[in-house]
Amino acid sequence: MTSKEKGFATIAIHAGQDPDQWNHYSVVPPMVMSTTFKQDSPAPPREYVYGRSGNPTRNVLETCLAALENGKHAFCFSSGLGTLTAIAGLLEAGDHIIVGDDLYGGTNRYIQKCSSKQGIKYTFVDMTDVQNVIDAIQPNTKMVWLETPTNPLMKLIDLKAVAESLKSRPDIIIVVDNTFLTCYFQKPLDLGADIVMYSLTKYMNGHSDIVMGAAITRRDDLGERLKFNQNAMGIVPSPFDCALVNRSLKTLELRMQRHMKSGLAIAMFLDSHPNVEKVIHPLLRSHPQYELAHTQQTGHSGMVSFYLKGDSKCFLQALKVFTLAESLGGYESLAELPSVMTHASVPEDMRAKLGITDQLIRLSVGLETEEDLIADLKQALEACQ
Ligand SMILES: C=C(NCc1c(COP(=O)(O)O)cnc(C)c1O)C(=O)O
Repeated sequence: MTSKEKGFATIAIHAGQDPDQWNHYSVVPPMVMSTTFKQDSPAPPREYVYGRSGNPTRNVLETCLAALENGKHAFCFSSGLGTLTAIAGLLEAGDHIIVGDDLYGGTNRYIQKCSSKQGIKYTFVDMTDVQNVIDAIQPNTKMVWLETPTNPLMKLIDLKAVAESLKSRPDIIIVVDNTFLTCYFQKPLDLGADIVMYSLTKYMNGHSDIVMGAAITRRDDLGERLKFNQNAMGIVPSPFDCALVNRSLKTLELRMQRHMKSGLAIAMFLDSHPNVEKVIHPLLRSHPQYELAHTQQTGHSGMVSFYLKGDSKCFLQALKVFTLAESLGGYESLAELPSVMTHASVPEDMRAKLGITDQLIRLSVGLETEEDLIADLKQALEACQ
């Protein structure tokens, strides 16, 4: 069953869930907590041997994720950054990676403070101009890593153009972090990516009650190496968390539709408010890549960023329905100040060059009643002129 054969919601509900897989035929996949599995002889091993190497509940989730992505192989890890660690483990000392200049602060920190210590060289570039990617290619370049839309500035990267620009270098692995949109609004593998990765912590789980990540690919060679890293590095999630994410995928379509509706309504409200300098949302005509948003994506999530004219600390502390907190993609609406919260680890000169200032607010618009969310923003804007 792939998304070419069935609708998105049907795949999310049925792919990997076949009750015939187990002899008790439970319709809801069982949560297998066992860390070890009985063998009928010392060798060869049965399908499952040890929890880190494979788990039936994790396999159900990985099968569902691969189907939703039009992928072939999916691997779950203990967090989004754990997924980054496993993917970076495909590189060797002396390799070079081209990285989008605007991305999650923790990803920036890993590239600058962790993988660099293992001899991985890096170049940050503004990938909204694909020529910058081409100009950054070196003989030892082995990976391109990007988000689109980017966190928190919502820059869009033309994935087909990036893939086309790298056609002459099939040795370069293109990795797309699709956390902000999920496979419901964007399918990077269909657009030329070799690996799509997620912080499942966010929209894919959508309930702010697990930390997890995933990588999905169509390539057997990368699949084999990612599976090896998943086991050898030991960065695996618990069966309990896998069961929670598998449950959440069943409502992903409904949740993303609601996040988009409320997020766009809030972006339009903010766009008309006198205390707001500028709103960044890919579906607003003012977005510099508005056209690309309508060809590369089939919608946008609840992520909205904007520059406030007034006191940002006052505004954030005046909110009553939005919660001042890091993370995104849950049913609860969150608001944060990237400059000192999620992107505090981005070097100050990079933040300044990107425009991640103390006036930039990032919202994750949740599933609350839209009118309540707009009223909350309105009262906070007026309380902090
Ligand atoms: C916690 C936040 N981001 C985590 C994140 C990560 C890291 O995922 P973790 O599950 O938090 O390890 C990767 N990619 C993107 C685009 C992300 O936004 C945040 O932006 O509030």
